[in-house]
Amino acid sequence: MIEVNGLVKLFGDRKVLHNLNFTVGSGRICGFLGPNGSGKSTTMDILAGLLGPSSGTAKVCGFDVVTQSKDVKANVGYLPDNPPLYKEMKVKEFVHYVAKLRGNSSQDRNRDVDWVLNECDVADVANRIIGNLSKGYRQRVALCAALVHKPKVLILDEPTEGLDPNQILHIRKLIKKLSEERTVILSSHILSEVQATCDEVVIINHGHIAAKTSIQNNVDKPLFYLYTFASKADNALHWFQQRNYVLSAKSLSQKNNSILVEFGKEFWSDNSGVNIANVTEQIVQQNFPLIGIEEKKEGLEELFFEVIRSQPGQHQIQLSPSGELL
Ligand SMILES: Nc1ncnc2c1ncn2[C@@H]1O[C@H](COP(=O)(O)OP(=O)(O)OP(=O)(O)O)[C@@H](O)[C@H]1O
Repeated sequence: MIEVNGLVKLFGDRKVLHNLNFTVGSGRICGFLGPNGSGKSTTMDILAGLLGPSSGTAKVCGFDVVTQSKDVKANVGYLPDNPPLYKEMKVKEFVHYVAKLRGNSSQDRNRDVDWVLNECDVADVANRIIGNLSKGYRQRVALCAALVHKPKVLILDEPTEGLDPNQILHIRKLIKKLSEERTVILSSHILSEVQATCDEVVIINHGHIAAKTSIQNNVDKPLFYLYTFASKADNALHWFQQRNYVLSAKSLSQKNNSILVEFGKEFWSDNSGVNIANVTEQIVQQNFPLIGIEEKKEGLEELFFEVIRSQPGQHQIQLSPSGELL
């Protein structure tokens, strides 16, 4: 649905996007993460057909953003960083106006406007002046404007920026609902937001892609188990160190009788013959006085800081070799 190949953007002689490559499959929600100034909005502007790349290609729904920008715009709904709203207009009047500009046919326009007002939960304020609405409502009106022509792809630049937790939850649910029939790419600084909303994530740092991963398949998996024993755990430590599916096992000096065990990738595969259930059974058979197992997950936050700390362009973590995203 979205295909980016070797995308480069220069502003004057300053290169702000360096050879970006990624794809987002149909019906997926892709989070676009990165520090301030890393190039998220520039990439989104290019994908929306509003800004030309310096080299490389980007296609949306099979249409090239440069040579077929009209088709791209017809298939894309874009919610920019600061969405343009006519604050003195009433909500319904404004969305109607956008529908006309977008070319919705005159016989469908009323129906399309009513549909989008309901879809974005703003029907109750249809006759209110936009400038008098709360920020959360204004953001949903802006979403109406991005959606009224029924695009197949939604591009949302920081859709929850500046909203309170309640409004964030509302927009998050709305994005999930909208994604049932669309491909969505959204940028955000809020890592928990991306983890809760997206299927996959692209992390961009200084204009370079630093990581791409599928969230459900990779980021959420437990990486470590912390085993706690009732008495000295030296023989248990030795036992874990002998297992070929254990990457590392060490005593934790700050936690008495605890061992941190990190498992290899094969531990998680269905056909490796090892899993948490039979490992626990084996430990019990060893008569180690095991009193607790705690799961440690690697979250998006750890991944984000790991890649952001590394040198731009030097390091790319690609956790999804099966490649839905790539
Ligand atoms: N029109 C422009 N002319 C010159 N430089 C620009 C222009 N637009 C963006 N830039 C620069 O390109 C770089 C990437 O900016 P961009 O807005 O894409 O980053 P971002 O990741 O969206 O940042 P933020 O999270 O702060 O919104 C920044 O250094 C910015 O100053």
